[in-house]
Amino acid sequence: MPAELSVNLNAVAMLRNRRDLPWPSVVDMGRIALRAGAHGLTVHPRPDQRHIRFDDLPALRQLIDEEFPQAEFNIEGYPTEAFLRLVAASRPEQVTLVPDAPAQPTSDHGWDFVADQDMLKTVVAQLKAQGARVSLFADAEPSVMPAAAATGAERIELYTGPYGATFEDPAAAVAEVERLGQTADAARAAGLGVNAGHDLTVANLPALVARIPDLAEVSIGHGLTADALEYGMAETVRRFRMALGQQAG
Ligand SMILES: CC(=O)[C@@H](O)[C@H](O)COP(=O)(O)O
Ligand SMILES: NCC(=O)COP(=O)(O)O
Repeated sequence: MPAELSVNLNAVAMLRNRRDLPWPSVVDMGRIALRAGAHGLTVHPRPDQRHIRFDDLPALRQLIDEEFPQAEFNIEGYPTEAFLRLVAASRPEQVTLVPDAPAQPTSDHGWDFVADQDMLKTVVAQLKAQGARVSLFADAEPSVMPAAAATGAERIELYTGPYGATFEDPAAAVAEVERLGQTADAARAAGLGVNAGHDLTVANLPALVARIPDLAEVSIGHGLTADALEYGMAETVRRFRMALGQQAG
C-alpha cells in the first residue's frame, strides 16, 4: 500500500501569525488537504506557539471528528507536561515524540534511544493507554532500532532532513536514501512500523518510497506549503484582478 500523506500545518500557522488576522486558516487549509485526499493532519506545537497555537488544536480535532472521521490527527513534540496535557485534550490518533529543545528553530535530530529509554518507556505507555499510536523521531541509524522498539512505541519517524538537504547533490541523495532504507529495514526487523518526515518534496519522495516500499506515512509541511503557494498563485492573481474590475485573462 502506498505511504499515507499527513499534511503538516505549521507553515500555514506561521504565515497566519504574521498578522492579528484569522487567515490563512489552519482549519480551512486542513479541510482542503483532507478533501484532496490527504490521510491526516500533523501539527507540531512548540512551547512559544510561534507556529501552531495551542488553541488551534480543538478546532482541528473538531474538523476531523465532524467532517473526516477516517482521517488521522498526528501531534508532534517534546513530551513536557504541558505537551502531554495538550495531547490528552486533543485525542490524536498518533503522537510523534521529537527531542526538540524549546527554542530550536526546527527539528534536526532523532532521539537518543539509550539515554532516554526510561523516560520514553514511561511516556509511550501513558500515550498508548490514552489510545494513541506512538511514533518516535529517529536518525538514520540502523543499530539503535532495537532500543527504539524496547520503548514500546509502534513506529519510528525517520528524520529525513539530511536527505532533503541533498537536493543539489544526486550522489549524496543516493547515499542518504540507502542509509534511511537500512534503518527502515532494521526498524521492521525490530517490529516497528516506519514513518518519515522533514524536508520531503515532490522531487525527493519517489526515490524514498522506492527504497522503503512499506513506508507507512510521510508528514510534510514546508515543501508542500511552498508548492501550494506556487501552484495556487496564478489563480489567486486572477481572482484579485477580478476584484479590481480588470478583465480576467
Ligand atoms: C518532526 C519534524 O520534522 C517536523 O515537525 C518539523 O519539525 C516541522 O515543524 P516546523 O515546521 O515547525 O519546523
Ligand atoms: N514530521 C515532519 C513534518 O511534519 C513536516 O516537516 P517539513 O515538511 O515541514 O520539513
